Amino acid sequence: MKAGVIVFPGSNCDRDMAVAIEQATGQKPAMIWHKDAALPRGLDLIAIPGGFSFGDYLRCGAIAAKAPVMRAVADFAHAGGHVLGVCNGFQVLIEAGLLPGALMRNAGLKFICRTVHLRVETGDSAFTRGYETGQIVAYPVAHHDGNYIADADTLARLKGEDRIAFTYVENPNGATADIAGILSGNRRVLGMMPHPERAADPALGGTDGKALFAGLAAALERVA
Ligand SMILES: NC(=O)CC[C@H](N)C(=O)O
Repeated sequence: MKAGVIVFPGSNCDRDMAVAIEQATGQKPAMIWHKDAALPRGLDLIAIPGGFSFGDYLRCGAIAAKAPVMRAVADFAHAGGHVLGVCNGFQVLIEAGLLPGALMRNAGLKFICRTVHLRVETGDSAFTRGYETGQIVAYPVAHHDGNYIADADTLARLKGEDRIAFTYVENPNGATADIAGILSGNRRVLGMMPHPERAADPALGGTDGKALFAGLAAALERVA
C-alpha cells in the first residue's frame, strides 16, 4: 500500500501517522507539503493528520481546506481513493466538503486530552474491517473542537447508510448521537476525532489503533 501524509503548518501528528502507517505496511509514506498542487503518483491512501493547521485560525481546518494540495485530495477522493482524516484532519475534510456536518467547540468549552472508549459501529469499510462491529476500543482524544453536529436529514442519512464508523461510549464533547467518526457515501473517506495513530504501539500505552492500519494495509495491498 502506497500512502501519503499531508503536512500543513501546525500539523503535529504527521510523524506519528507516518510511523503507524509504516509499521502496518512496511513502507514509508510520502510526506506531502500543503503547497504541492500535485500528489505523488500511485497513492492508495492519503492521511490528513491531527494538529493545529494554520493555528486553528478562522475555524479549525478552514484555512487548510483551501490549501493547494486539497484540490488534488478532493480529486483523489472523487476518483474513489481512500482518505483518512484524524482530528484536525477530520476538521479539514469537513471544511473541504468531503464529509458532511460541522465540528463545533466542545460542549464543556475545554480542551480534552485523555483516552476514551469507542464503539466500532460498522466493520464494513477498509478502515474498520480489522474490528468486529460492536467492539469497544480505547483511543486517545486531544481536541477543543470535536463536537460533531449534523442536521436531522444528514444524521438520518448517516444512520440509514451505515456511515457512522465510531461512537463514544461516554460522550466527552457533546457530539450529536455520540458520533466520533463518519464515512463518506462510498465508504472510502473516514473522518474521526480520536487518534488511532496514538494507540498503535505498546510504547504509546495502547494498541487498539493498530487494527485500523492493519485493516487498511490488508484492504489496499496490491496484488504484485
Ligand atoms: N489534535 C488535534 O488534531 C487538535 C484538533 C484541533 N486543532 C482542535 O483542537 O480541535
